[in-house]
Amino acid sequence: MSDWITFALPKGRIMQDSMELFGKIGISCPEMNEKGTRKLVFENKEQKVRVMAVRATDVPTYVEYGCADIGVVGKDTLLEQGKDLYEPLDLKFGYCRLVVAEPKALQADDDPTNWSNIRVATKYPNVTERYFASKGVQVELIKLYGSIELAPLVGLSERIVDLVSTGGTLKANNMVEVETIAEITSRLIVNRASLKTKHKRISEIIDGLEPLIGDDVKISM
Ligand SMILES: Nc1ncnc2c1ncn2[C@@H]1O[C@H](COP(=O)(O)OP(=O)(O)OP(=O)(O)O)[C@@H](O)[C@H]1O
Ligand SMILES: O=P(O)(O)OC[C@H]1O[C@H](OP(=O)(O)OP(=O)(O)O)[C@H](O)[C@@H]1O
Repeated sequence: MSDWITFALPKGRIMQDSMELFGKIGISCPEMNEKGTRKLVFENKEQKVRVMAVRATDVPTYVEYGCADIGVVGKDTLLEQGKDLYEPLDLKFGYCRLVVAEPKALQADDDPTNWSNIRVATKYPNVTERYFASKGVQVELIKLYGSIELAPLVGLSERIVDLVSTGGTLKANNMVEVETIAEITSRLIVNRASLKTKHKRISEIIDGLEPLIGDDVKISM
């Protein structure tokens, strides 16, 4: 049985915060600092640590199948995918909110309590469907993969469900938030089998990280 620990980390905004946090418990991977590298797997042989750089939405899949023992991923992705993963820690970085938003022009005459049938564009169809079902609102979902704020501008949907951090993207596209669905932060996730087979190393990592996680939510820009 391998005594290496493999991490799946998202290539985007969460990567740096994750490596900074792991660095505080002595886990590092200097190979990752090579400028312009196109490598996807990095190793620190002395520490028996491997880091895979993957798409944020693919992190739970690599961890679920055991290709990675540990992952870091936004709660938005976990809510959307609903995979069977152990989620021991809220890492408190990567803060943003999952919201319902609409054009400012629509808001003036709109009352969300009167919605009965609406069309929504989103990267998060499962979360969106559950949210509106719980409110008794019928929703026609349009799945998009990015630039969600474009949808109302071109008449694809009246409303969107998307992440908001600074609010800059909504503002630049003349949109406003109307409801908050969830507050989002990054989470540590662990493969359930690894938790048993590599129990000592994984619990050392979890126990080491836990006291280092600040109460202050870090806003990502
Ligand atoms: N302003 C923000 N916009 C999007 N995600 C944010 C924001 N702030 C924090 N996050 C968190 O960062 C995570 C990853 O975002 P990132 O931009 O790296 O990936 P992505 O490009 O959205 O995903 P993918 O590469 O799978 O399409 C999100 O799932 C969310 O939890
Ligand atoms: O409130 P803000 O700070 O402006 O951030 C919110 C924006 O950031 C994310 O998009 P991302 O940059 O991931 O690009 P995407 O639209 O291609 O998903 C999100 O989907 C919003 O569009």
